Amino acid sequence: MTKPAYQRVLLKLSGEALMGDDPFGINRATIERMVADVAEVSKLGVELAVVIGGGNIFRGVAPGAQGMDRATADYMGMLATVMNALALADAMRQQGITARVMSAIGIEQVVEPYVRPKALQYLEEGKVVVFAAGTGNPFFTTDTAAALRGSEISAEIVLKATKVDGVYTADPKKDPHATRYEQISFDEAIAKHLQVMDATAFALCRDQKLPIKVFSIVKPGALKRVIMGEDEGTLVHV
Ligand SMILES: Nc1ncnc2c1ncn2[C@@H]1O[C@H](COP(=O)(O)OP(=O)(O)OP(=O)(O)O)[C@@H](O)[C@H]1O
Ligand SMILES: O=c1ccn([C@@H]2O[C@H](COP(=O)(O)O)[C@@H](O)[C@H]2O)c(=O)[nH]1
Repeated sequence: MTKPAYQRVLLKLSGEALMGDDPFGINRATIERMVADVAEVSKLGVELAVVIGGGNIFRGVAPGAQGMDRATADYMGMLATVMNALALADAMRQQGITARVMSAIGIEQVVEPYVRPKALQYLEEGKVVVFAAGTGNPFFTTDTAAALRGSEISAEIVLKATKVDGVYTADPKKDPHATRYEQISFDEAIAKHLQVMDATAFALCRDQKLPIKVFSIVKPGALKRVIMGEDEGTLVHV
């Protein structure tokens, strides 16, 4: 049988994708399907760490946060990712995967704090680690948290699982003429201000020589194809 292309990966799961077709929140069928995809690759023996977004519940830069102190709104956004992480870990438990949630902000009665050696131990034990609360700092995003945690755990790649199937010349949801890159360098993605990930995340991955694969979590089987090194999504490289 063909072996997975990676031994350890950081999977950034879109918070927004958790909504499915609902206007906000967590759609049950959607989270179960996403977790089934995660379970499939976890069972291949790939060490999986997950950073979950929060856009389905709250964004510090959203209209709902208008007029609020930005740092306060961002802490609300981080707490939203904790809720998603809890839901995700519970859905994993229901599908037979052992997961551990680790939070970047102190909330010990709910989840354990992020401690790097402990996270590495869990990964080596074959547990899925779900990193909650982003970087723990306002003015950042969970994409940057994915770049940060991916670097800390020596992941071979950051897999950005989102609602579009790669990096486009422009936002494909707004520009019907946008075309998809098969691969693109970090420098080009930053220079062209491609908004699929924020520039801080791109820059950190570039400096750490940590490639990113952007692909659709909505497309059935896409995560497994990425893990097996098949042609899927867009590779962002040094
Ligand atoms: N050049 C581009 N190529 C691809 N997608 C783009 C581009 N520019 C903007 N986008 C948009 O970026 C979105 C993905 O990034 P975003 O951070 O908004 O969502 P996410 O990471 O999926 O969700 P969350 O932040 O809730 O985890 C895509 O759904 C797409 O509409
Ligand atoms: O390190 C971080 C990560 C996130 N936030 C806030 O949370 C929301 C939701 O995260 P998304 O990456 O947009 O899904 C984000 O808009 C920020 O408000 C943060 O402050 N720091």
